[in-house]
Amino acid sequence: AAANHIHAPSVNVNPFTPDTVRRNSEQQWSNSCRSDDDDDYGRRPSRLFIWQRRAVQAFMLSRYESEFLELECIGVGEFGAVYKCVKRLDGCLYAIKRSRRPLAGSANEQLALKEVYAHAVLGHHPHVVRYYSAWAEDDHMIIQNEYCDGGSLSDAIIKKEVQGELFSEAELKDLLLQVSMGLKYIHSSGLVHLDIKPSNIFICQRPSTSAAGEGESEEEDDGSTSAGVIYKIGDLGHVTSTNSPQVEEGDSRFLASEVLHEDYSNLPKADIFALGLTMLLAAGAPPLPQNGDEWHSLREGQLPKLPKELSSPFRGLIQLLLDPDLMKRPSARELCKHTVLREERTGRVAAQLRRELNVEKFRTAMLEKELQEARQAALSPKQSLPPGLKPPAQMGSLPRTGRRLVGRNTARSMSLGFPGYVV
Ligand SMILES: Nc1ncnc2c1ncn2[C@@H]1O[C@H](COP(=O)(O)OP(=O)(O)OP(=O)(O)O)[C@@H](O)[C@H]1O
Ligand SMILES: [Mg+2]
Repeated sequence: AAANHIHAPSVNVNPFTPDTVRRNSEQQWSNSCRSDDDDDYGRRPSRLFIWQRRAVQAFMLSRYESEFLELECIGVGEFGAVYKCVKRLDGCLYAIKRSRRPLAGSANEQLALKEVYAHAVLGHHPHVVRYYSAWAEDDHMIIQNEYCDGGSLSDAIIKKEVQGELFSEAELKDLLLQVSMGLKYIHSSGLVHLDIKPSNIFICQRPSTSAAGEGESEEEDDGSTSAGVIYKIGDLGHVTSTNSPQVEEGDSRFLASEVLHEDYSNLPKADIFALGLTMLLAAGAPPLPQNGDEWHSLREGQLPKLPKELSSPFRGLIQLLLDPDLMKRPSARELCKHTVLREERTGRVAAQLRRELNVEKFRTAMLEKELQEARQAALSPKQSLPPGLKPPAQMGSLPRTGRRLVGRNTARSMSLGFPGYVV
């Protein structure tokens, strides 16, 4: 309503966002929130400042209301509610988390601050939900994070279940590798997450427009976008430092036994344990127990039955993540290099090299044949050439030597030069 009085756009349109995103987003807010000054929509962003300043003055709007347009509530949790919002100034989507209860003096204040401290220290990583800003308002903590358009892993698991489908083993390995990369980053910053579980792992279906500049830049950590989705660790409300931990136990279903017994000597391995249980759920295991005999047997290394058996190396790896002896659980760093998780990639590279090798062998055989024929012709110059055999100089059908044969060019030269040659 405010926008109508002031005759200025209430949201800018970011010209750098991909068209599809812009169109989708525009549709979502166009009905309810577009100003009546449509001609000027997005063309004169400076007017937004006027709108914002006047709105704040005239209507006592909060920073949240004046800077963001709330589109929908996307989640409710222990901490509070999460809203999908457009930032009026940049036109991009964000997930904004607002604490449920007033904070001052409460234990929740510390929890809310933990999340902000952790985000601020962590900086950017492709497998950690990105943080933009935080502030307090009416005694509530508000945190502005990257919006993940694929929801949480928990949502994805439920969706698969409803559709009667399962993640393939390759997808599960990709998930484990990506989350391990995020954990490796958190752990190498001297922090532990302590609340790893499917509802705290978020999915981006495509590169997020509100996360420009982000990329799979670390050479060791590349290739994770090949499967199409990017997994990111979020909800840093339980993060603490490895060396002087202040442990606020996370979800008991994912709690490692040593943490229950207040052994905080190797907390990164508690994250690994929770990741192991997360993997079981993603592989279709039944819901995890909160306590009782079943809870204990999981911590004694007894895995539940899965709807579809995993290959034995992969199952072995998950078993290792859940090992009662935390020293036997691999670190996040080790997981990132693990052959079971890297084999998909290694396999692709090997197949490519095999193809290149076969092309080279074929080429060598052709040249040897050519050479032999040329020798024969030289030894008996009077003998006429057999029909169909052209003199060597005209053998234009041979592939050019010295042509680059690596990567994508191989496939091209093969399909041009030797159709049907089996590699
Ligand atoms: N960045 C985001 N992008 C998309 N959805 C999000 C994002 N952050 C949170 N959500 C949604 O909000 C829900 C709760 O968010 P979050 O885990 O951060 O809060 P919480 O209050 O600690 O929740 P819980 O107690 O379930 O852990 C998530 O499960 C997810 O559905
Ligand atoms: Mg959560």
